[in-house]
Order: sequence, then C-alpha cells, then structure tokens
Amino acid sequence: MGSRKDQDSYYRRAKQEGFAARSVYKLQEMDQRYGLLRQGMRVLDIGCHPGSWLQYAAGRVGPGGLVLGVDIQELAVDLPRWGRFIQADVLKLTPAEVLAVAPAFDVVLSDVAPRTTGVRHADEAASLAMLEAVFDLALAVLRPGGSFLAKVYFGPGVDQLIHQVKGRFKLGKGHKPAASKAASKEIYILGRELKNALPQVDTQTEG
Ligand SMILES: C[S@@+](CC[C@H](N)C(=O)[O-])C[C@H]1O[C@@H](n2cnc3c(N)ncnc32)[C@H](O)[C@@H]1O
Repeated sequence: MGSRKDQDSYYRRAKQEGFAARSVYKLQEMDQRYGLLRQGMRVLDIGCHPGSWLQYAAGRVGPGGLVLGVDIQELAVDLPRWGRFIQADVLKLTPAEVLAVAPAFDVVLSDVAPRTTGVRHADEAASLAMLEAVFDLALAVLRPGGSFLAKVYFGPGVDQLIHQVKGRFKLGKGHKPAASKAASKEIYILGRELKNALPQVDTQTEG
C-alpha cells in the first residue's frame, strides 16, 4: 500500500479516468468508507488545484448540488455549471467571501498543502497553521450536522487539533488513506456531524 509501484498505477488510472491528479483516489476511498458526499450537497474544497477532488465531488453531488473550490493557484480543469472557484489564500479568506456563494455548506474538504522546505518542523508547523485556518473557516460555514475532512502533515499540535475536532463534531479521528504515499507524513482529519454551534439551553424547569 502506498508503494512507488502503487503510486504509478494511481497516476495512470487518474489519467485514464480523466482526473487531474491521483489524489482523487484518496478522497474516493474516504468517501466510500465514511459516506461523505451525496447528491444535492454543497461542498467547499480548499486547496483544490489542479482540481481532481472538485471533479470527483462535482460528480457525486450532481447538478442539484454545488462545489466551491479555493486555491492560490488557478484551476486546471473545467467545472460543470454547479461549480465555482475563488482564487485566494486560505490564510486570508473570510467566511463572508465563502458564504457569499452559498448560505451554508454540507461538507468542507481540504487537501491544502504548504510548499515544503525539507525542514521537517517548519513544514509541519506551516501545515498545522493551514489546518487551523481551515478548521476555523469550516466551523463558520458548515451547517449543523455537516462534515469536515482535512489534510495535515503529522507533527506537534496535531493530536490537540484532533481533540478539538472531537469536541465540535460527534465523531473526530485521523485517517491515512491507502492511496497516500507510505513515506508521506500526511494524514487526514475527519469530523462527522458538526454539533450545533450554540450550546443547548434547557428551558425545562422542574416541578
Ligand atoms: C496537494 S494540492 C491539492 C490537490 C487537489 N486536492 C486535487 O485533487 O487536485 C495542494 C494545493 O494547496 C494549495 N495551497 C497551498 N497553500 C495555499 C494557501 N495558502 N491558500 C490556498 N491554497 C493553497 C496549492 O496551491 C496546491 O494546489
């Protein structure tokens, strides 16, 4: 799993199936395993260039849904009419810019990855900063009951973030898909069923 040979075959398969990148098979596996995407859903995809996750998500949600991609780089694929794209830095993107496209999202995906420097702790810190920004954005744009899936390079602070995800979602966990390179430190953080943003006030009084 995740060997060089497997990676080459994922690459060839993506080309044959018309996907812009082999990373589509990581999303496909997690979607099949956790049932993330359905017809009619609104999906935000952060760090979407070249566009394979957007292509896949657009197919899953269909014409009754919406996919919105965000990346600092231009998109490399054509989107169907229910696809939108914002060219932006996720560290500066505001919830208002996202909510101008749709009032709330069912799923927030992020495959965003900083440009790696080779200095491990610097790359891990940059990845964690992006994950934190994506998590904050997700909490602001997801509907209650919505889902969150985001990549991070595993390092200091990630366990704490998983803990925070567990606090805000009914289920929170880390997952390493088979299509992820074995040598890569990346993992995906999953949050299922966002709890209501506001604490429930008990209006019942005894007696
Ligand atoms: C691994 S690629 C995503 C691949 C994509 N999921 C696909 O399947 O085609 C990571 C992306 O994160 C983007 N990225 C890096 N830093 C970013 C930032 N600060 N804001 C937005 N996008 C960023 C990069 O431009 C790159 O396209």
